[in-house]
Amino acid sequence: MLNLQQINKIFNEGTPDEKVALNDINLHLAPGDFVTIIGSNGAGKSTMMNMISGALTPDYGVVAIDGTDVTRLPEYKRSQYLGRVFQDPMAGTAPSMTIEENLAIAYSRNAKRTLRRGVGRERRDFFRTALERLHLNLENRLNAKVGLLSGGERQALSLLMATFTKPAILLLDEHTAALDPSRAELITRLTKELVEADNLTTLMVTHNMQQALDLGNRLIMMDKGQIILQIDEETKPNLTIPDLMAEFERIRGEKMNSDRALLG
Ligand SMILES: Nc1ncnc2c1ncn2[C@@H]1O[C@H](COP(=O)(O)OP(=O)(O)OP(=O)(O)O)[C@@H](O)[C@H]1O
Repeated sequence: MLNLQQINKIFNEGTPDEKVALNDINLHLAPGDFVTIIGSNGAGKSTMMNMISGALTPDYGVVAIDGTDVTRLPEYKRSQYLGRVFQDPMAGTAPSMTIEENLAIAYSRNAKRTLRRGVGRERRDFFRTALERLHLNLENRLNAKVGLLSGGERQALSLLMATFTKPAILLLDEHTAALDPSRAELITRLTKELVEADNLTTLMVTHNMQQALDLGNRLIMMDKGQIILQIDEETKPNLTIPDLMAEFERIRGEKMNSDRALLG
């Protein structure tokens, strides 16, 4: 479903600010895989997500989605394959537009042809049914401006907009990190429900190790532009935070030093 082959990215090459952000990244996701990604600050997590979304192009390597080479496909064309939720709850939705208008934009951007034909009442019913899955009563507030929603409600809506058209790949970029604990828990629960309901192929970056262990069937750890550890679905259910810390120490010969990575 997703293939990253020998992805390399160097920023400011040949200057004193040269930074190897990704160093030979190879990753394969089968349909329905849900991979959580952890790693210290500057490990290359966001750069890797941006390579998949098309916001960045690799210096070398191939990005393939669903068997199609999309390495040179611009971001706006690649969006048909992708749903993405960012850390900032304000980033995924338009505040001056209503819930229905926001859903309509996401729907027309990503929905398959058969869905797109639905208009008027039929489409509104589809939106209502989708919103009911959030259990936030938003299905009765279709005409409310999104700017009036709380951060948690807004992030739930962003999550729904990123998933309800069943994208080939769902990218979650620390999407609970800016929320208070109870709202983060709500979004974590919804993520689990929505991803499982449609068996979505998902990549989730998180600094919360417990969340990385609780969600998904696989886990990867990144450091200094490399994937240094891949945990498969047989091993992941029994894994603990001390195991992950010990693995890092074994591989790198030093203690993990990111305080944020210990949260949770
Ligand atoms: N546009 C850019 N120009 C120059 N350097 C960059 C750019 N984007 C990222 N980098 C550098 O590349 C490295 C990887 O950054 P990236 O943002 O991918 O890390 P990350 O794992 O997402 O970190 P964090 O957890 O702190 O968000 C860092 O050293 C960063 O400073």
